[in-house]
Amino acid sequence: MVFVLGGPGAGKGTQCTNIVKEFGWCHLSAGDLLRAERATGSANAELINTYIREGKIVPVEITVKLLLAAMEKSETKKFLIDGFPRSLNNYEGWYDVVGDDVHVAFCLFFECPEEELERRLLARAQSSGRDDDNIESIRKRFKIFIEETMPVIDKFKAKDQLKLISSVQSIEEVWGQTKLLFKDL
Ligand SMILES: Nc1ncnc2c1ncn2[C@@H]1O[C@H](COP(=O)(O)OP(=O)(O)OP(=O)(O)O)[C@@H](O)[C@H]1O
Ligand SMILES: O=c1ccn([C@@H]2O[C@H](COP(=O)(O)O)[C@@H](O)[C@H]2O)c(=O)[nH]1
Ligand SMILES: [Mg+2]
Repeated sequence: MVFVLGGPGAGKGTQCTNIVKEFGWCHLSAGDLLRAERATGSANAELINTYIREGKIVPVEITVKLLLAAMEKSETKKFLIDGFPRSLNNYEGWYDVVGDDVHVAFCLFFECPEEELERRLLARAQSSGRDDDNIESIRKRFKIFIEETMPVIDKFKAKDQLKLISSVQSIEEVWGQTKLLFKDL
């Protein structure tokens, strides 16, 4: 399994789609799973809705449950977990439940400056239909990324499990570097 992290709009979903096409991995975006759960109108739907709009991190029990359910349904066990763990609390919540049962090859971090992320998200807003692709939510998401997610990236780095790719380059250039990490996995 590979965790895929990066600021909002860094290109996680875009590159995961390429990895699925070329290498047949199973792409699980925690954000997509939460949006799908919200759409079911389940008991957690309203809570998820509020957290996403505010750019806040949904309680880890909910996210881990959704991830594990999606993993069980997959035929391949090569998982790309996109947008998770988003905080040290998420990280601990994952290891409390999953432990070392699932091998983590590395955490892939797409690094990109905030001005470029903001440009991409505002452009994506025209077509994404995402209610957090607006300038107020985007700024909140950036803040949470710096405060909560960067410490997770630092943790993977300290464990020598971090692969960093600059995603300020074109999609093709980022893909050129990304695919090198997967060809022998
Ligand atoms: N390297 C790139 N250069 C320019 N635009 C890009 C690049 N990578 C992705 N994009 C565009 O930026 C937008 C955000 O990309 P994507 O949805 O893959 O990001 P993400 O990291 O999954 O974002 P989020 O965290 O909000 O889910 C999309 O419109 C995508 O087409
Ligand atoms: O592990 C997670 C992943 C996502 N969220 C919430 O969803 C939105 C959107 O996530 P994307 O990765 O941009 O699709 C995020 O801002 C969080 O509110 C989460 O809580 N936990
Ligand atoms: Mg995404």
